[in-house]
Amino acid sequence: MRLHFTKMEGLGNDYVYVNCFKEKVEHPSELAVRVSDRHFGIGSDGLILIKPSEVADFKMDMYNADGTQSEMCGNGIRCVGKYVYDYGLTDKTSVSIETLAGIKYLEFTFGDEEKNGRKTVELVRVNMGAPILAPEDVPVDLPDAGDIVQDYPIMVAGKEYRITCVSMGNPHCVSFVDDVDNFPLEEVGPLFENNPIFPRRVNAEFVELVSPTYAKMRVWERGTGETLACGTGTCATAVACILNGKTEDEVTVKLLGGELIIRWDRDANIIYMTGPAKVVFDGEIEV
Ligand SMILES: N[C@@H](CCC[C@H](N)C(=O)O)C(=O)O
Repeated sequence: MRLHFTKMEGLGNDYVYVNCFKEKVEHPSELAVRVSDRHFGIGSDGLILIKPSEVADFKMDMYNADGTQSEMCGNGIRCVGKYVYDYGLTDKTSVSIETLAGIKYLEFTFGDEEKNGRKTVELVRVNMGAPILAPEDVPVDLPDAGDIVQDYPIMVAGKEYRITCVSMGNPHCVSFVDDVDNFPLEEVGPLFENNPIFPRRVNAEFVELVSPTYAKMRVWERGTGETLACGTGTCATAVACILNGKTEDEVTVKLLGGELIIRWDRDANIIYMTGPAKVVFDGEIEV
């Protein structure tokens, strides 16, 4: 049986997207492992299924490259927004998408490119909801940390890191470092991801502050490894920067794959993420 897919990327964080209004995927975890392989598969950071929803306009199911399911994907949800508009699943210029981390709300900005006689989506702003800080909800197991794990010292591979833990529906651990470009992420990332203080493992972000409105970040993603960008991780980074008094409430974060703008509306307690979404190519594989 042939399965149609679209490979898309948000700042180089690339996933294989399947339109489940037309296609049937029976074993998504196995398919995620297969398509993600960069030598024997399509090559991606994971698999995202676009589905009908009973409570929102659309539903997104997300799987990492190792086949594990995540609650949420920030770069992925922008691509889902672009897909549902550009491929004609909706005429709406703002949509709601159900995820395992709740319903998210997207607004589209259009570029100059056209598909089927109308402009295509270039940028997507996502209302990501409120950051979750209670340690038991991140989850992070540090009984003496208090109400929030903020600037908390832990030892990893003989070095002290001061961590701030935030869930954006999925778990993140943010540490500030002096030189992110030369940070040994391949070595340290897995030690954070699998640290026993994180009962559901963790996505680990390492952040170098540049100014009160600008930071650089590299990420080690749970279930995938280093990626060129992580949307939820960038939101968590902004929250950690703001909570620790390092930046203003709107911050631009430079990732390996490009920049995202994150704003924390403190009055409404809502995080807004704005960034691009792109199609790489359409294809089909035998399943
Ligand atoms: N790249 C994503 C996050 C994907 C899921 C993550 N690896 C997890 O397991 O939580 C993003 O853009 O947010």
